[in-house]
Amino acid sequence: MRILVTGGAGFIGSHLVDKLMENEKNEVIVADNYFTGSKDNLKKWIGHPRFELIRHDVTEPLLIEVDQIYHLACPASPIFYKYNPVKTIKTNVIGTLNMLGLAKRVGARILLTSTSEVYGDPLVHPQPESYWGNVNPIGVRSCYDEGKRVAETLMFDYHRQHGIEIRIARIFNTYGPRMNIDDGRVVSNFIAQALRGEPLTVQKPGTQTRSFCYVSDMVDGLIRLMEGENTGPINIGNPGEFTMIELAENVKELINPNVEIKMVENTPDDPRQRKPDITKAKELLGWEPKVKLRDGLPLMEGTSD
Ligand SMILES: NC(=O)c1ccc[n+]([C@@H]2O[C@H](COP(=O)([O-])OP(=O)(O)OC[C@H]3O[C@@H](n4cnc5c(N)ncnc54)[C@H](O)[C@@H]3O)[C@@H](O)[C@H]2O)c1
Ligand SMILES: O=c1ccn([C@@H]2O[C@H](COP(=O)(O)OP(=O)(O)O[C@H]3OC[C@@H](O)[C@H](O)[C@H]3O)[C@@H](O)[C@H]2O)c(=O)[nH]1
Repeated sequence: MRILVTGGAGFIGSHLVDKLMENEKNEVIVADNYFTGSKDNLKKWIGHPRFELIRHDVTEPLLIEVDQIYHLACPASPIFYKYNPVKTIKTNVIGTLNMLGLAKRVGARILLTSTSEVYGDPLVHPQPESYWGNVNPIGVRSCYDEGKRVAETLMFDYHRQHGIEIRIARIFNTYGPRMNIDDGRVVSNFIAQALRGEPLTVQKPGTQTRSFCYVSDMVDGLIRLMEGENTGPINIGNPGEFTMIELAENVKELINPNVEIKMVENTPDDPRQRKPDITKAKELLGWEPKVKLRDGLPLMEGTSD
């Protein structure tokens, strides 16, 4: 099996590559432009006969022969996806179009890593896949959440019109080693702050919730989805729900009991609640997360592997 992983030099992508490389029948090709990813995340595979790394931007077409495509390429941290919003939406729309074109040409199965952000600031809680979402089409997050919504549309149009085999994962907040320490996402921020002895910056009001999935559980879910028979979209995430104040208190207790918790200003359109309904993942993929937040957080500390 020859497998392309776009965005494979990033956080989730590099853990996915590690898992795929464990199977000696797999050849893995990573295409990444290193915007938020790094070769360092893949250093143990560079030079391996079943592994190839290509510097490539998915907004340009890619002509290679593969059997499966895991399409992850896209900045995921709000700081990075808002940095160049036009590029983010091009990556989501033109990038997905290019990867679907590749899938069509070579007859490959393609999996898109969509996001819980397609539900916007959800009015239904927890979120089942049947919920259409509450999304601002003109806000500062739209390049990402509307971009992913168009990417999902493209996936289904190629499926219906050209018979492409598609899989869509709606990923909820994921954390683990190799998150870029300056990535800006809440778990890596709090861990970095706790290790440096700086105050943990809880953005107001602090009662907003998220559900955090450890990366090994995520990778397991993505592979099950790719190998199974269902197109999705399927939510993959950990239903344990925490307010940002609770998350800060957990990090404080587990990593550095001496740090302060400080309330700071928030950014526009921050979703107020988020928790996956994972009934479909359980029934259709036989998947559910194994790692609890309090067990996963200490695994982040000071590690790069
Ligand atoms: N981590 C999460 O909590 C989360 C949640 C929902 C969805 N996702 C999705 O999962 C995927 C991976 O997220 P991550 O957390 O590993 O993020 P990440 O930023 O660590 O990884 C993204 C990778 O894509 C690469 N990339 C970005 N733009 C590209 C382009 N135009 N061409 C080629 N490569 C490009 C980056 O260099 C990086 O290696 C993304 O599609 C993201 O939207 C992640
Ligand atoms: O230092 C911080 C950073 C963030 N936060 C809060 O923590 C919550 C989570 O923020 P993050 O930036 O980690 O991530 P978000 O949940 O907003 O977006 C994420 O959603 C799922 C994926 O698609 C992406 O990885 C990302 O867009 C927000 O409510 C934010 O206000 C803090 O309280 N302090």
